[in-house]
Amino acid sequence: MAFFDILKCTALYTFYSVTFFAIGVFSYRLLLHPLRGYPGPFVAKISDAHNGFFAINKRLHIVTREDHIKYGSVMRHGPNKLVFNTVQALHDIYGNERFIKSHIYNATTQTPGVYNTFNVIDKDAHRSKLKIVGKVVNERGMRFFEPTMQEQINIFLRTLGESSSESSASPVNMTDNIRNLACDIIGLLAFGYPLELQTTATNHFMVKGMALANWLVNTRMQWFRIQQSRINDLLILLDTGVREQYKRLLERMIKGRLSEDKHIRHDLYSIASEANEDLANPGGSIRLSDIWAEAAAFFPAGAFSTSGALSALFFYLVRYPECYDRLASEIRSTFSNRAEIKSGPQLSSCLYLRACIDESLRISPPVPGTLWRERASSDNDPRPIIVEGHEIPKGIQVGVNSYALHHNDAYFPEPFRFMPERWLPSESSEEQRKIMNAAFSPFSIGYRTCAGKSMAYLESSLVIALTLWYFDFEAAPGKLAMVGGGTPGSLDGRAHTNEYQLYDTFNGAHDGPYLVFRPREDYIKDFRLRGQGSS
Ligand code: HEM
Repeated sequence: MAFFDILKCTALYTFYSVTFFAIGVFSYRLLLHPLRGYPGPFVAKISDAHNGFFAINKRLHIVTREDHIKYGSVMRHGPNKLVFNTVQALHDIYGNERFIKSHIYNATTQTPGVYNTFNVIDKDAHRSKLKIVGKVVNERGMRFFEPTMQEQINIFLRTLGESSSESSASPVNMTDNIRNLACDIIGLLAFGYPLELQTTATNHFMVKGMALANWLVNTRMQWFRIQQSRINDLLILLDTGVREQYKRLLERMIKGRLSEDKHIRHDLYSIASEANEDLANPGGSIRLSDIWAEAAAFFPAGAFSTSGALSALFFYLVRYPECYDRLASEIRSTFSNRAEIKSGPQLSSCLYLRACIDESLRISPPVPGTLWRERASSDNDPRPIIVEGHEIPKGIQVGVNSYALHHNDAYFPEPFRFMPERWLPSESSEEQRKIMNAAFSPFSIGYRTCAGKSMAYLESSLVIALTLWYFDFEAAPGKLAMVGGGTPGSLDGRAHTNEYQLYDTFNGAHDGPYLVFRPREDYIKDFRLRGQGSS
């Protein structure tokens, strides 16, 4: 037999084998699988390629909502995945400790076997990690860290001041400025390291690199087969350059921190070291690699989410001038000078500010996707696990999509309208607020809820209150004013012009809004422009 005949024969044999195998698998998934009776998109029933494809084009949150409208509040969104769109399911899933994070979170580890609080699956390991991280970012931790956060916000305000001049103001892309601020804050919280993204361009590559990494990681999570295949090696090539640069930067941060006294400042390293020294602490053998894995995870978890929340809120404030006016008036009448704008009873009394933050987190949740959970393979409890009346067998992943739930009009009437007043006791009935509070889940709920929630609220409140204290602002003129919103007539689910658009990469990516700033009198008094000395 000639060489080419053998080759042809092998190719045909492989083709038929693969085709028969695929037909076998797809038929099983359609006809015999335990989830065969559930409605859902045809491709999703036979392959994770459905979610993988929409993760690649960053629209999975929108498609999930649209699919719920077509298929109902429980649907099959992958061969082994059920996604729900009700409050009952939210609490049945995330409130039940027998559900653990799905194995797909393994796609987010940088080094095999080294986990952080976000991606660790084992419950005991999670508990000991959370003990440490919790101390860094909880309310008490924030009392130590707030002065550092305030210093960084001052730099942010100065940058806004420099963008404005009496005659003409240059438009500021809030996504860039806020992301730089949020990363600078996290660099100091995690490593005590001044990244100085707000003032110099040297480390800007890390923001781009992390955005790319978020997208790749989310694609691997949603289409886990990629993670297990050779395609993954090709994907890794895409971000190798930036990854190397980022690794070197992390090494610099770590070396710098190790050369200092452990307790020189309140950051992750000092708190983890303290826990290590505490012999009574059962988690007292924390490896250095664990601490740095934790610190590195703070950037996507802490900086990218907070930047999404704040960029969205600036967008809604200029799109809804009546809300802007009401919030500006609340801030300017609550405080009598800049020094009063800090955590405490005065800031907490700004109910409209909190309502604006929550309403923005509702319409544009910074983590807009489905947070997959499953039964642990070691769960031998004979009692069934029920989600809204559906028994969930082992091997099935379940979840609720926060974007879809936050736009479910059974819980939030007029879901695409920014209406902070819906959260105010004086303007919305107790019954309606009870319904909304049960469905509101931008930080998720239950034992794996966001560890940095207090920090997120503090940072968001300070940034918005201080910006309104020092500036008036509005949308940039011309076409720039459109950046961030939907496009009328768009057929890809992005037609809502007044909705801040998120691009689902686990932490939603985003752009804009472009704003112009006019300093108020206090700005001129409190800040001297750089070059004339700092305030
Ligand atoms: C508006 C801002 C934020 C939002 C919307 C947000 C949202 C979330 C969500 C939805 C989760 C659950 C993820 C999952 O189940 O896979 C989470 C977890 C987490 N977040 Fe945040 N987050 C924000 C800010 C922060 C900040 C500032 C930090 C502090 C560094 C932080 C640290 C964490 C950590 C460590 C976890 C893992 C917690 C665990 O599994 O026990 N987050 N966050």
